[in-house]
Amino acid sequence: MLEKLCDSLLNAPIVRRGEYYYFIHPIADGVPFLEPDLLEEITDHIVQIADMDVDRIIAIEAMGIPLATALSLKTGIPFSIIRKRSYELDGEILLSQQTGYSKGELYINAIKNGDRVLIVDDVVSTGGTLMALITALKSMGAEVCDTVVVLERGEGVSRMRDMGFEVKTLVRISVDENGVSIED
Ligand SMILES: O=P(O)(O)OC[C@H]1O[C@H](OP(=O)(O)OP(=O)(O)O)[C@H](O)[C@@H]1O
Ligand SMILES: Nc1nc2[nH]cnc2c(=O)[nH]1
Repeated sequence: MLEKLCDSLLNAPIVRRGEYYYFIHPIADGVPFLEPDLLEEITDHIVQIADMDVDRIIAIEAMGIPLATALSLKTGIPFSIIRKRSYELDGEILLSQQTGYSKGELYINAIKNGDRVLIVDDVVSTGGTLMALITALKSMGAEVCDTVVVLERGEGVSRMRDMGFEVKTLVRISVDENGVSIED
């Protein structure tokens, strides 16, 4: 199961971002290139495990976008992108994003009270991005039916679960200067 994804992880290059060992992988960076077979394997799996009875798929810029696009084509469910820049539309919600290596701002548009949403993203590490997003969506009245992330590294997901946030992940990895390892 998820053979293409697991195989592809073993060759992922590592670069330092400050103290953080950042892996580079097609699904998390679009670099060097994303094979359709790999995207298909991953999104077929997401359709199997996620609650797809939703009004909207929510993707975080940038690398939630290919996942949401493929899921949308498979299911006919529209998607919204949480953008890293403002559109200054009425009702736009700003949230702060903090990862293990960066800080920034995210902007939510066009989610209304009662919308049933599925969040998809490529990687969860500290969980900072997802916790901020889920909290903001709930405060806007959205029902976060499910959250699915392809790759889990670090302690973020267990921290999230301790704090009452639910998240499904496809593969758990660890990363050091030598590369990516797949956890059981
Ligand atoms: O669990 P966290 O520590 O919050 O990290 C996870 C976030 O980091 C990456 O986003 P990044 O801002 O690097 O965006 P990208 O998709 O543009 O690479 C990833 O896509 C997640 O959104
Ligand atoms: N590509 C990539 N995205 C990330 N998002 C959070 N951590 C990482 C990482 O190590 N690599």
